[in-house]
Amino acid sequence: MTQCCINPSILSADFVNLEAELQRISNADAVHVDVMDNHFVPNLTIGLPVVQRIQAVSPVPLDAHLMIADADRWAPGFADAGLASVTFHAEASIAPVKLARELRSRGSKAGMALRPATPVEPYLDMLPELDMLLIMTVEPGFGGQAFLDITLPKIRRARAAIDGSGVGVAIQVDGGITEETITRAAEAGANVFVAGSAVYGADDPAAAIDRLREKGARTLRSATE
Ligand SMILES: O=C(CO)[C@@H](O)[C@H](O)COP(=O)(O)O
Ligand SMILES: [Fe+2]
Repeated sequence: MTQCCINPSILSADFVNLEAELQRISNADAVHVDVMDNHFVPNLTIGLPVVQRIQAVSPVPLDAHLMIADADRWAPGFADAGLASVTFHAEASIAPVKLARELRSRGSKAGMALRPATPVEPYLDMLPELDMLLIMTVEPGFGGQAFLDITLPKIRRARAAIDGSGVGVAIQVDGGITEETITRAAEAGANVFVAGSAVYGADDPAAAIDRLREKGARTLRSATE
């Protein structure tokens, strides 16, 4: 059965107390780190020096989501920092195959993200170059937005292509994932779930992670029965 992973986004954490905030999610599969440059998206977060400090103190591996222009130039530096996984946006890369290969050669898993209106079909032949496909379920840039159901058919088509070709690519969804929407996303074929406000907005983030994992895993189990 496909593994169900819950990756909380620190975009909804208290940025003044990041080390303590990371300890609150030590039962997560990875921590999702949103890097925004105020060019590719209309928001600005953190850059490589802060990501490196997060990497040094995090109890779980890092899953970087780079919402930055000119990914071909900047993404390899995040892999060099020893991050477990680096995801760039297809819309921000001129040479996504070359970039995915560079990330892998530097020791990171290679992820590629698609905005809600970007079709998956032009990228199906490059799935073997990827460890993870991130299908954005909101427009990137901000936490706390509502899940876009229009992305479900794309998740289904990506899952069918991945299962049909036998490549071991994870499907991550990011944006508006809650205890309610996780079931729809998992039914469509996603197996890695990013949750910012649903985890850090809860009184007990670790318990919220357990509940999300339980719901996601149950749906993935029934999909393969
Ligand atoms: O990449 C992004 C937003 O661009 C996300 O990772 C959000 O941070 C997820 O937050 P919620 O929608 O779960 O609150
Ligand atoms: Fe993200």
